[in-house]
Amino acid sequence: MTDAPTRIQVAGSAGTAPYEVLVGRQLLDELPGLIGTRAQRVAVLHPEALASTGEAIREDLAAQGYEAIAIQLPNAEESKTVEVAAYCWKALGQTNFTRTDVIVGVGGGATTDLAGFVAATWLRGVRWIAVPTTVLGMVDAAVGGKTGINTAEGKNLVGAFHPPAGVLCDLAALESLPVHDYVSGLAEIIKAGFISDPAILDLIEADPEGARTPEGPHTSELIERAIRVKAEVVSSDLKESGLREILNYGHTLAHAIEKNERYNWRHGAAVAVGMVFAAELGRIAGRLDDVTADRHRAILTAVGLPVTYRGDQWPKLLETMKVDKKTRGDRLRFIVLDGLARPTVLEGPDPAMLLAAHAEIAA
Ligand SMILES: NC(=O)c1ccc[n+]([C@@H]2O[C@H](COP(=O)([O-])OP(=O)(O)OC[C@H]3O[C@@H](n4cnc5c(N)ncnc54)[C@H](O)[C@@H]3O)[C@@H](O)[C@H]2O)c1
Ligand SMILES: O=C(O)C(=O)C[C@@H](O)[C@H](O)[C@H](O)COP(=O)(O)O
Ligand SMILES: [Zn+2]
Repeated sequence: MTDAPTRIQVAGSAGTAPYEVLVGRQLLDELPGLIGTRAQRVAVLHPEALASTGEAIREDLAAQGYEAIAIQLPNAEESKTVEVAAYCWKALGQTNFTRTDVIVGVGGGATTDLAGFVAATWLRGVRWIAVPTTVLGMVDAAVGGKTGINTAEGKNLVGAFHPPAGVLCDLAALESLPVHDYVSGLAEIIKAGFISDPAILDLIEADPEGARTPEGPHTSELIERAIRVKAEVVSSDLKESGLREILNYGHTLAHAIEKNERYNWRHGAAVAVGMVFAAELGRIAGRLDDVTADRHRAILTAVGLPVTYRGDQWPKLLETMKVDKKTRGDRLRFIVLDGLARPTVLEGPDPAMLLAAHAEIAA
């Protein structure tokens, strides 16, 4: 017998409906209940790497009477393009997909970002369900309704806030995840530790090797703690008018690194470097104590995440950071820590401060 899943509530915000994030095993039985009885057609969007999973879900839904189609997407960041979105819009149009029909996104964060974006834009918004299959997708990307794609100018520059009707985190999916993708997800878990829940950091520091595998002793606790941090924040500020910005800790530099690497770096790896940069910025600004700043480099290194980046790229990174969504006019804004679990905004830091923080991560 399988244990009952953990259910984490996300409150409705900005006029949207509440929903649940389920964490456990064998959760696909929950899918028809979330799809509901009004839907006739269901589109299952999945990456190439999960072709057999996507097809199995499609077959299961077809057996339950839905007209189910599968739409295969490229793996990883290659799926977050307007061309791939247009390919999905065409498939939906050709199957007469209506406003009562439902999209299911099965995959990592790139897949759920794209699937959610297609759901947000098709007929100006249809219901969608997220089935995240990576650590990062479970603890962060699938929760909170930020959907989107990249453009030539940068990461996630086009998108919509469109929360899912439910999120199913089946821990069994993590067994096939390559280790570097598993570890990439730890960056967002560690982020949740630094901005809100330091018990996460204690658990990982006590057994960093165990944290690197789905068989580790604290896997479900780490995943659930990080989801709770995210759920609490997005429950009160879906549209990022204030508090939600704390979830962007480390991301100002991370997104610039990802673009500079033509998205060949995993998001979590870039976030790891970005958090060390943000910690140094906080320290240089006189806000963060040395112990907490140094803790960033230590814990990220212990789980095998990078903490440095090519030093010769700074002018390009600085230019890309100007289109970060937190920037207002010409003023760059960074999330920094005033102390452990005390995130705040640093507005328009002096360029010399940025350069000094950069020197600490430059390889
Ligand atoms: N919307 C949000 O709030 C939010 C939050 C955090 C991150 N993100 C986005 O999420 C993306 C990163 O997500 P990610 O780290 O999950 O990477 P990903 O979606 O690129 O997945 C990594 C790789 O693993 C494959 N894969 C997925 N599940 C698998 C499984 N169970 N077994 C084997 N292979 C599997 C994918 O096909 C891909 O090749 C970025 O685009 C990032 O910007 C969004
Ligand atoms: O949910 C949020 O808000 C976040 O900032 C979470 C981040 O981990 C995530 O990478 C998000 O996609 C970044 O959003 P963006 O608005 O900076 O593109
Ligand atoms: Zn992120």
